[in-house]
Amino acid sequence: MALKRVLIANKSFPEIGLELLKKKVETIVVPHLDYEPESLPAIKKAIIGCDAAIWNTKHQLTGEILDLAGPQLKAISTMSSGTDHINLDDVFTRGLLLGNTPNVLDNCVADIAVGLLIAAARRFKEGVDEIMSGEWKYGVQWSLGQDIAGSTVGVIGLGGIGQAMVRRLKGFDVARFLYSGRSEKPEAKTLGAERMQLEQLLRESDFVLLSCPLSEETRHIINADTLKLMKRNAVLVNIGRGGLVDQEALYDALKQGQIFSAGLDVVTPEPLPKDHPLLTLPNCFIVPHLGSATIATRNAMATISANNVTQALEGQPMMYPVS
Ligand SMILES: O=CC(=O)O
Repeated sequence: MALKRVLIANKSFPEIGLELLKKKVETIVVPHLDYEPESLPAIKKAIIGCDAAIWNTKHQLTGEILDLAGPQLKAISTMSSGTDHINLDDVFTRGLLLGNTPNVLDNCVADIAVGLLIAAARRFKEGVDEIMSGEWKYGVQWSLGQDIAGSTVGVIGLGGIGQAMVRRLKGFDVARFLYSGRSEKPEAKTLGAERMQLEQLLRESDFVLLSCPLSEETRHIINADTLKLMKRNAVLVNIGRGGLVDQEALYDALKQGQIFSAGLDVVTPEPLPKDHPLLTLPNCFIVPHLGSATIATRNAMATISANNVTQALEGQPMMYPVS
């Protein structure tokens, strides 16, 4: 019987995942990176006739692309925890199986969150800019930041990443952890995190950490109105998705000192154009979506996405199904 055929939608797929796949299926690797203009047309061509696809790309997976594949298409796995780049309705109405790669990235994304929190609270961006421009002026009132010890930290979305952030920040002597989200989290008790409505969390938090998925419900959860609720000393950290924040409103709030600073791993669009207004702000520290970018984590994500699709093609439940 002919081998099943699996598309890998971006050439930067870790070898460990490719080797796993090659033991069981025929692999078709799209020979492009997302930002190359040939990338999307090449994906659309290569998916024709495939039985499964690893969607390790930021291109939106649409019904049109799924239909190009043909009726034999059975399964998709993202190589990400987030699924906002997948038209979920289009996948499920076609009866396709979908998997993702959660959990394995919780620790390394939480590390980045702590890094951003410190960088934004302690004015790293401004400091580096001052060194580079030869304006390093020491004084006891110069470049003062915000303390983490004794603070209140509010986590919007206490999933795996949110919990890993709280575990890390416990070592910084935070006074209170708050969280908001759709459901009560059983883990919150052990972590000592108190659930409350978003508005109340924003009023009380010195640090607001965004770690929820992007959906129609959470798009622009941080906007002009919710920013007004935040404290003037508040630091906003976003490791979720750029779309959680109304960036124009954030720009205004940071410019006017309505909140203290922001640390962002995710923005809209990605890559952010180098003349974007947020990049002009001394109190906005941005890194280029580095959350899950460690060798071990990306290898684990590749392994899981490969297992997701091979298991689905063998009629087994996926390792991490999305429903
Ligand atoms: O942003 C990264 C992910 O969703 O895995």
